[in-house]
Amino acid sequence: MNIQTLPDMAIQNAPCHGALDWVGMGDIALPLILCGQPVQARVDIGVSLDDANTRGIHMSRLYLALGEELGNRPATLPALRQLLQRCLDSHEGLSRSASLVLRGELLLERTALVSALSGYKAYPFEIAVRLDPWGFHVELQAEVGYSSTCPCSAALSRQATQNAFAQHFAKRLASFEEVHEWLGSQAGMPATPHSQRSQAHLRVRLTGDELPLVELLDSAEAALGTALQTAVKRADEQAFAIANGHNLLFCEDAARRLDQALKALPWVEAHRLRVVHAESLHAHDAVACASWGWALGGQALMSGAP
Ligand SMILES: Nc1nc2c(ncn2[C@@H]2O[C@H](COP(=O)(O)OP(=O)(O)OP(=O)(O)O)[C@@H](O)[C@H]2O)c(=O)[nH]1
Repeated sequence: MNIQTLPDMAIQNAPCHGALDWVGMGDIALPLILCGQPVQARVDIGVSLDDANTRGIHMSRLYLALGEELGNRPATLPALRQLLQRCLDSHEGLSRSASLVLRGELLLERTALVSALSGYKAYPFEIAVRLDPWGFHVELQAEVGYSSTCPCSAALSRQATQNAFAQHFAKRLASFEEVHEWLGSQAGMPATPHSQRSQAHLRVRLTGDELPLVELLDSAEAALGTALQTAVKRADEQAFAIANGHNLLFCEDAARRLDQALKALPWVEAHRLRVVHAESLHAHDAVACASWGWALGGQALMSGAP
């Protein structure tokens, strides 16, 4: 059997008619370059099937275009747009919109707070793009890990220290040396506030031709103040403890800070965010969400195959 005699089910009349929002492939493995580094990405790519009578799209055309346009190449916005245009061109008369979601992890080198050490942190990200009759739409999603120390727990711990101090010194006049020594003992810190490893999930709708993922991550970490560390010596750990002591955070505080930080970025058209504090006090999480301009910009881009 040669290519001429192979049956092509895709071009047949559909046994059951109707337009479809999205048809494509999910979770395609693809090596590519992002922000100058190699990334092992997973990609969902598809088109709308607006011709209600045609049975199927041509998946191989999308798959091959993806590999040819992005495989081991820089995933820039012009490259993503060109790929989606190619998907539409290869489905002329069938599809009016094409979209792609690209997921991976970006590794960034982060230096220690005090020592000259550094290490790598993995930042999960997602890039979602869509080309339709209304234009080219881009959303960028990223996750940032940080430490949050409970303000309530800190206040209660301070009160516990006061009570222990009052009990130990029982209203007598103690010398500086005596108090200094007591503060350095375990009795001088009878309670410790609870801290938690926390996550910020950021989704921004972009304007412009750039994919400023590193800038987004840096802005979020700067706003949060106590980003997770990589290489740590004792001097770094003490600096981190002090930074946490000066950066007490309810989940509401973290969400508000990020909301302000994202609004200040000139290339962010809209955002929505969710912070999750994995409480060590509770077996459940403390969660806060914020958004800005999101509803006005229409539907969120499709996050993966429906
Ligand atoms: N449309 C569609 N194709 C599917 C599906 N599952 C698997 N495929 C396969 O995807 C393969 C590639 O499809 P096409 O792009 O139409 O392949 P082709 O007809 O050789 O390529 P063209 O000549 O460019 O149309 C086919 O062998 C289909 O069977 C599905 O659910 N829908």
